[in-house]
Amino acid sequence: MYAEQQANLVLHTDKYQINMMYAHWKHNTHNKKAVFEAYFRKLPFGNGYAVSAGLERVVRYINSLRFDEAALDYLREQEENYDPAFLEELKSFRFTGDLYACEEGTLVFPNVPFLRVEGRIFEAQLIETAVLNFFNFQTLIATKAARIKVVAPDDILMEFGTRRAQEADAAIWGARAAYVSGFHATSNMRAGQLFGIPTKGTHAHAWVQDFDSEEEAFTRFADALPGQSTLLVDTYDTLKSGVPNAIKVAKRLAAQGDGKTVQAIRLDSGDLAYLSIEARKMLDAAGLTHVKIVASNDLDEHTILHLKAQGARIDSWGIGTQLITAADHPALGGVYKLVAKETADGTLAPTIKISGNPEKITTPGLKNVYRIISRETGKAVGDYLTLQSETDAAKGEPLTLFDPVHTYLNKTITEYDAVDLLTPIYQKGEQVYELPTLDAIREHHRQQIGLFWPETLRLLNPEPYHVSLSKQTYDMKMQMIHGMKEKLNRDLNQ
Ligand SMILES: Nc1ncnc2c1ncn2[C@@H]1O[C@H](COP(=O)(O)OP(=O)(O)OP(=O)(O)O)[C@@H](O)[C@H]1O
Ligand SMILES: O=P(O)(O)OC[C@H]1O[C@H](OP(=O)(O)OP(=O)(O)O)[C@H](O)[C@@H]1O
Ligand SMILES: O=C(O)c1cccnc1
Repeated sequence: MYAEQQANLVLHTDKYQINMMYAHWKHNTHNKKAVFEAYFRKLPFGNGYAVSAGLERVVRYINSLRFDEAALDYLREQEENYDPAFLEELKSFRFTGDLYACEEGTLVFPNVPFLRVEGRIFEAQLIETAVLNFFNFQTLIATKAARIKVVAPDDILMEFGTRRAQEADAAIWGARAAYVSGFHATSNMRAGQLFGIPTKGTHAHAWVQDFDSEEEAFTRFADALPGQSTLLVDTYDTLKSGVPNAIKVAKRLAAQGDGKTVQAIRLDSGDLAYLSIEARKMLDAAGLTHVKIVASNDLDEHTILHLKAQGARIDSWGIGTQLITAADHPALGGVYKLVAKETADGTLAPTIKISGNPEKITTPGLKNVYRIISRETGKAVGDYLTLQSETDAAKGEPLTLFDPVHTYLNKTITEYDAVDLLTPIYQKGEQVYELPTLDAIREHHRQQIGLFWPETLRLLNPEPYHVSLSKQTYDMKMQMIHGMKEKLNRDLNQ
């Protein structure tokens, strides 16, 4: 369903990628092999984890990568330096590399690669921008949604953000990301159609304003959608008019005895704790214990937590702006870094990027990423990055996990399972991964949450999760940093 509707995204990249592809082609280095890793350095919202999302879109994007005539015409027109033979080369462009990624819904942590690309530099370079665009946004929204789920684990969560979203793509992929993290429905019908997310909807104030009386508005709406109506009760006066009118209509329908009564009322302004408590009392006193209360109005995890602390009687939450725009942390800073490159003898050599900011120094080498699960507790102990030449984790040998900054903080673990976090998605350009259903992804996410201690999952000041480098990886990184510094000094003194 989605594939037919997708535009050609081959030019959804930064010009510098095409420039680098061109310069590689010009110097005949475009077939050199390169390894890139994608990861982020800082968690959003002060959260203790992020929820990986974006892989499905990456797969659809990679499968559709073709430089069609329109794209080639545009490149020809845009840059006079591009040789016609380069554009000719682009005609047969396909992704022919290997790609590994965390499955959607997996909990991911700073400095742990969530994706690795091994392939021709020509291809690996092109996809950087789109891959980061998809992962950064969807992971951000999935993480925000997960925070909301923490404060309302047993309530119905509805994503209402489309009208406030950063345009149409953000609305639908954001709705999908929220569903991955345990939301139950979206108001966006296209997201429902494309991804199979359940859809839900109430009505707007305009519906009520359109009638001479609120009661008539409620009656007409409830008649039109028997058993499915949620009545918005705050257009005039919530407790004096809206709730009493909703009660009249709901009682009338309930008396018909066919079970098709009013489903809920919605509160969209005022003190949501007070109003929900009072509305609940009124509904219960009228024998309408089955009529639920929905709330909306610029909600986020903080407001919901406070409302719950005040004893709010809200069963279902409609959440728009704060979720879909990730208002308090509007971007995830995922990066895509070269970690190994092909040398003259055809082998892969690690490469490093040094920075004045130690956090920005990359970790070189072709690596495996393991999640270490204690057999005793069934919980994740930490993530462990090893060079691919190392086999200790895969063989279950004793592992020493140490903090790469404070190396004296370490522990050795013996009884564990090492789960390889990066699943093969493409091998030599062939998709080898079958995209799971959205419900399977949601279930995978639910299981992932179960692997972590409450200290990691809590909203406020979570305990940092341990991410370790193997000793060999750490030693190689340090050697390369020192080697690079010595070389710089030598060059400066020449
Ligand atoms: N009891 C409460 N405790 C904490 N926050 C609340 C409570 N009730 C409502 N809120 C939140 O406070 C904010 C109120 O914003 P605002 O003043 O715009 O709402 P309003 O009174 O409904 O006005 P409007 O009619 O313009 O929406 C919203 O984010 C709402 O979710
Ligand atoms: O507050 P958010 O979390 O962003 O949720 C979406 C909001 O969008 C609607 O308001 P809007 O004023 O646009 O339309 P309405 O006339 O239906 O209230 C709805 O009533 C929510 O308040
Ligand atoms: O169904 C609703 O109540 C709804 C949907 C989108 C935005 N605001 C409200």
